[in-house]
Amino acid sequence: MGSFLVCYGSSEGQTAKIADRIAARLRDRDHEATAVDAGALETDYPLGGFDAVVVGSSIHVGSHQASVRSFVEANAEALAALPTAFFQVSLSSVADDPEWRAEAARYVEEFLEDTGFQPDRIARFGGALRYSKYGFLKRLVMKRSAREATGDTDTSRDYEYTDWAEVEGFTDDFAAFVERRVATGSNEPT
Ligand SMILES: Cc1cc2nc3c(=O)[nH]c(=O)nc-3n(C[C@H](O)[C@H](O)[C@H](O)COP(=O)(O)O)c2cc1C
Repeated sequence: MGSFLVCYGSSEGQTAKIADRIAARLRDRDHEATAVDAGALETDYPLGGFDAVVVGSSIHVGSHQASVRSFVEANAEALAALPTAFFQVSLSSVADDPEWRAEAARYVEEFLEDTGFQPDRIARFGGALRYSKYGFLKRLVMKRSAREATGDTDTSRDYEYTDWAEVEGFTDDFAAFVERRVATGSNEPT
């Protein structure tokens, strides 16, 4: 079956956890899949051996992970020639408020516009609040954001909002897309 690279950037580990789940789900479908931290990759990491690439990044202070941006920009040509998927992880995707949700959509749009990356599949996942991992100031800032976004302000515990069924659905959809392309030898998006 196919060989997938799942390349991610993560500060407190939620995007890494999602990337691991995606890679495991792909392996369940008999593909080869490895989740790799974009920050640990050489910029000229060869993508030639892969049949497809999944790129994932969390949002911090309105920006995607710099390592993911560098990876996408440095490998623009190779990524354009392969089936690709992109997932974003943020708090803005969790909130009920349509304005927060619109912000999550805008982060994706701006990233794709800035980098020229044109993934075949896109997902916006809810992230986590890891109060236990934040220092004093970050905890204060995130408590304030959380008050507006989710109302989860109890800093004595962590909150995870990722919908794992959604992550698996996204993975299955992209895997099926790649499998169809490999089967038909087609380069056309469907
Ligand atoms: C310092 C900080 C800033 C954040 N800024 C934003 C933001 O601007 N917009 C947003 O939607 N989520 C924001 N978040 C929420 C993160 O995207 C969320 O916690 C996510 O799960 C982090 O994923 P990671 O652990 O893979 O880095 C922020 C989180 C932290 C800790």
